[in-house]
This record gives sequence, C-alpha cells and structure tokens, in this order.
Amino acid sequence: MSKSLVEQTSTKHENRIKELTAFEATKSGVKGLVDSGILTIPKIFIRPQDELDEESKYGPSFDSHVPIIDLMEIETVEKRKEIVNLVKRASKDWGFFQVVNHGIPMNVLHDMLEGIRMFHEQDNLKKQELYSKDHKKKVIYGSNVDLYRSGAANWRDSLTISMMLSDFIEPEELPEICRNSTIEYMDQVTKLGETLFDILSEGLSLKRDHLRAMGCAKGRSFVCHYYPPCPEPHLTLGTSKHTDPPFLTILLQDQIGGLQVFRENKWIDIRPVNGSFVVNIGDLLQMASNDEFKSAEHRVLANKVGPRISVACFFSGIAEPAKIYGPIKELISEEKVPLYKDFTVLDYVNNFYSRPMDKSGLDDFRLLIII
Ligand SMILES: O=C(O)CCC(=O)C(=O)O
Ligand SMILES: [Fe+2]
Repeated sequence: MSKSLVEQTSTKHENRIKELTAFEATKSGVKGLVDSGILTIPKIFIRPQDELDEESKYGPSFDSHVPIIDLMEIETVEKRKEIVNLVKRASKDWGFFQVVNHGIPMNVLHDMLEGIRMFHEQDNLKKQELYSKDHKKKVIYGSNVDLYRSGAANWRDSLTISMMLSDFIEPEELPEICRNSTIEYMDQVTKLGETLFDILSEGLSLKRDHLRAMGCAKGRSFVCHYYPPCPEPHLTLGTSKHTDPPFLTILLQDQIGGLQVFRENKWIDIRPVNGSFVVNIGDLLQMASNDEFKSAEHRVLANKVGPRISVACFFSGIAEPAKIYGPIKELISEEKVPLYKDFTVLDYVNNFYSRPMDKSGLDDFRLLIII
C-alpha cells in the first residue's frame, strides 16, 4: 500500500534529521566532505526546489555598484563632511558600502585571511577540540549555526570568536595557529569600527560620539568563514540570504567573490576590491535609527573555485549588564514616531538563535502603527 503524503513528509523529515546528525557527528564540517572526495553534494545542502526555480527570476546585474568610499584625510573638515554625506547616502539607500584608504595596513588584512585559512586547513583533531554549538563559549568552530533550523545547509565552516558578553579575550584563548594575526587584526578593526560609528552618528545628525556612547562599538564577535570549493554550486549557497543582527558589520573578503546584496529586486555582486572592507548596517542600527538606515539582505554564492575566506566583525553593543536600546530619542518627533519596541541585545540575539537565518528578526520587534 502506498504511503500517505503525511507519512512521506514525515519520513523525509526523519531522514533529513538523520543526515544532519551524521554530518554533525563528523565534526569535520564541509571541508571534511570535500576532503573525502565527494563529486556531488549531499541532499542536506540542496536548496528547496521552489527557491532554485525562483533563482532564474534574478538575472546577473552588473549595472549597479555598491558605493566605494575613500576615507583618506578623514580628519580634514571638508573631506569629513563629504565622507559623512557619502556614508549617510549609502546607509540609507544600500545598507552597504565599501571603504578604502581606511588606514589598516595591507599586511594585517593578508595575515588575517592567511591565519584563518591555516586554522581551517590544520590537522582535523586540533580543530575538533573547538567543535561546539555552545554560543556562550568565546571560541568555537563549527558548520552552519542554524543547521537544524534551516531549509538547506550552507557550504561553509566557521571559526567564531565572541566577545559579546565580556568585550575581552585572553590571547591564550585564541587558536595558536592564527593567534598573532588575529590579535593585531581585532585591534585595528575595533578602531576602524569606532571611526565608522562616529561618521554614522554625524550622518544621523547626532553628536559625533552618540553611537559610541550608547556602547554600539562594544560586544564584538569575529566570525571567520571558510567556503570550500563546491562540486555543484548551482544547487546550494555559501551563506543563505539574511540580514545581520548587530549594529554594524565590517567584513574582510578575499578576492574570490560571491557576496551579493539584494537591492531593487536584484542580487548585486559586491565585487572584491583589494585592500578594502565591506561595511553594512545591521538590524540593531536599523531599529536604533528608526529605519533611517537600512539593514539589507545579502548572501554568498557557492563556487567551484575555492576556498573563499572572509572575516565578519559584528559590533553588537552592550549585552551584559543588560542595556535597554530602542529608537534613538533625538530621531523621534511627531512626524517620526518610534517604529520599534525597546530591546536588549540578548533579546535580539536569542531571537536569532531560534529562527532560520533567512527569516529576519526585525518584524518581531516592529511596533504596529495604527493610522
Ligand atoms: O562571507 C561573506 O562574505 C559574508 C558573510 C556574512 O554575511 C555574515 O557572516 O554575516
Ligand atoms: Fe551577513
């Protein structure tokens, strides 16, 4: 007798869970699969058919470029005004921009990417010591934060260094293989983050130190991705579409490409510019700015070529002791009513860990406006 649709669906679901559990048990991530010599991708990575069908709607779009902003001479009054304006425009229209001449030496960027490559390519046993799903730990290695919640797994492994709860890490807590390059990088990117928060404050017509005084530049985490080459890149993604939860993200990507931002119903390539950073507004800043700045959807394509390496630095603000954030009072008026509820960082982060990555959390915090 043939099985009912309900039975078929539940068997499919059970099989998927079994395959996810088996993948997780290897503790070797996507890189482990590639190293084993697979020529097709396992089912758990294949995107749902409706998503794959929809893809043909979006042709390639090379007509549009994410703004590239030159930070050279940022301390001169005229140049600063110009930069503030460019950052403000990009944060409103795109939620994304790239920065060049940011003052961080090329060798610091190169060494960081190289350190992360070495981390992921080192002896498996060494890496597995850090394999964990416990997000309270400062340093964890794993694959797919939302493995059991998503429709399809992503072709990516990650090393996460989280200072969200303490804003501090002892050097010895970092993996030895990338320790020195990471310490130097974290230091320099933190300073760049502070500079960008000052610029963003001015872009919102607030006092220069407003966002920093709110603690926006605190609560950093560094998520260091490794995207192995993929035998069937058209069937999966490196990172599913999502918006970033924090106030701000500063992303370093290598020269492979694949990062895209969704704008005006098109996926637009954020092409690698050597020596640059990609900067994007996160959900917390969209809420704090009361929708002045936008947190844009983005994703990473899988690629036959690889590995691709990228490092995202998230600035999530003060998580503990719990601080109440919400739309900034100075940005609220009779015409501009608050669009979001107040929130704590952990309210938002816990929401992130309880949903698939491709469902934005913003709607859960939006106030219902009755006109
Ligand atoms: O790898 C990338 O280029 C982007 C990764 C990303 O979007 C993220 O970590 O939130
Ligand atoms: Fe992201």
